[in-house]
Amino acid sequence: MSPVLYLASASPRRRELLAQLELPFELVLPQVEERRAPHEAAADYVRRLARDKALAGRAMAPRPLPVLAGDTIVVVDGEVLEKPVDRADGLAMLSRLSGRSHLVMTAMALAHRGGCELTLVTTEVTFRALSASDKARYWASGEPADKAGGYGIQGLGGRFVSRIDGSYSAVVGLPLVETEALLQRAGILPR
Ligand SMILES: Cc1cn([C@H]2C[C@H](O)[C@@H](COP(=O)(O)OP(=O)(O)OP(=O)(O)O)O2)c(=O)[nH]c1=O
Repeated sequence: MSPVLYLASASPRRRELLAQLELPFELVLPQVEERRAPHEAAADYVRRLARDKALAGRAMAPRPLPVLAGDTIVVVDGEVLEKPVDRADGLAMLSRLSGRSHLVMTAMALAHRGGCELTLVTTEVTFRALSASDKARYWASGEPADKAGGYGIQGLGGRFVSRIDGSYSAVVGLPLVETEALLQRAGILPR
């Protein structure tokens, strides 16, 4: 089937989630710098990155189709935790998350018809207390390295999650209900 949409993402998780919406899509892989501006609020930052990815994707898309992109960040005490840069950073992130709640923000942007529509989904995730060996073994698994906040709820990190209040698919990287609604509003999916 010919594609109706591009997904501007290198994330296999976003690809798998979008496939659950059952529409034919292809990938574009724009390079967007992810750096928070001083004093930029977390919600503004995640929205800006999603928009930058969608617009950069549209600029390189081979056909004039809508382009969907997303970004996920973890926020604790107003501080943004992105992907850990090394082991020490990864362990420090897990310590920050241990025994308490944090927010996961995922923004999705759809560039189409000369504009860009955005949706932001915030989910509260609670971790049980983590021991030093929980953290060391989890880092050694390799799973945290490419994930915002240094964990994956869909993988080994799921064992740390005692509670989730909001959208599970948003925490993984693409909120299914809100993305479907975005695509419906744009006339890309039937209502
Ligand atoms: C909190 C959490 C994050 N993540 C992932 C989702 C995202 O892929 C990643 C956050 O990084 P992002 O910068 O949002 O995305 P990405 O660089 O992986 O992919 P792209 O920009 O090409 O679309 O962390 C999980 O997989 N599980 C989780 O529980």
